[in-house]
Amino acid sequence: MSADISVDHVVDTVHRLHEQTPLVQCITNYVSMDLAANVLNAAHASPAMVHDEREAAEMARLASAVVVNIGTLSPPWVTGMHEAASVAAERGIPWVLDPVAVGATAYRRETTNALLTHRPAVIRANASEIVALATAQGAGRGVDSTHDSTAVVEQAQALASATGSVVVVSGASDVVTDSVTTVIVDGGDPRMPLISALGCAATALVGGAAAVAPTPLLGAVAAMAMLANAGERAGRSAQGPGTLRPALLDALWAQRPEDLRDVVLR
Ligand SMILES: Nc1ncnc2c1ncn2[C@@H]1O[C@H](COP(=O)(O)OP(=O)(O)O)[C@@H](O)[C@H]1O
Ligand SMILES: Cc1ncsc1CCOP(=O)(O)O
Ligand SMILES: [Mg+2]
Repeated sequence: MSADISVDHVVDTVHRLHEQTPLVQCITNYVSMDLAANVLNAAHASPAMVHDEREAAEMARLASAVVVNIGTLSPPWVTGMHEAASVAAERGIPWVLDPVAVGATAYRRETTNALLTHRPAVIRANASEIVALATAQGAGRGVDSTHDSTAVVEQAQALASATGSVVVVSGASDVVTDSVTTVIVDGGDPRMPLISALGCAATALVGGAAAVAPTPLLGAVAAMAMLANAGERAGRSAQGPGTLRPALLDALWAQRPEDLRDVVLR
């Protein structure tokens, strides 16, 4: 475990999340809106799925964190993304980028590069998306990863160094790095990647935890630890991804800050 981030810090961050119930503005894709909102609610945060260019900036002035996800993007949405990210950067609140399937199309690559100019506090992606960002080449199978998170640690660190963002690579083990400190969060359930949009929901939860944590690095570790712990608990009763999904929401809602002491950080 990194000396900079301990389980005590994670427990404290979950306490803060429960106490502060931060308002998290999510500009996220059609697939993920429901699950991301419910994951935030279960984790005691307050979601608002507000993306239109006529109101995205105004909402970002009220929010404690902004989440931008390019999963089902189109030009009017991209305008709203820029407006919200720019207000977040101006106000000094964390904003989190999820570059869904960034290796798949030129439009996704161009949009992601343009959004990166607003300097996200955190980039949360799967391993193939990190490879695509680090190498500027296509990688992955659409929205799904074909790489292991622990095989791309150096690329994640290089991306964190180049962007100034904390980088989270999700997978069987989640890698969280600011390029100087790297923390690996183990746990979860192997059926979690079969729940569509759980990665997007993880990104939303990173936004919620980053809103209350002293640093984006700690917020990102805490969010991934919450999901790993809840996923593992939910997996004990689930019969497949269908029953894992509601069980995961229930486990997140029932999660006490002290439960995070079970999570393995290295
Ligand atoms: N093999 C696995 N075992 C346990 N947890 C996993 C596994 N793969 C992914 N997860 C968890 O599932 C969630 C979604 O991650 P992932 O599937 O990598 O994102 P995405 O949907 O963006 O590809 C994260 O909380 C991650 O830790
Ligand atoms: C299937 C799909 N297609 C466009 S966005 C999306 C959801 C992807 O969600 P996740 O990356 O969390 O699996
Ligand atoms: Mg994803």
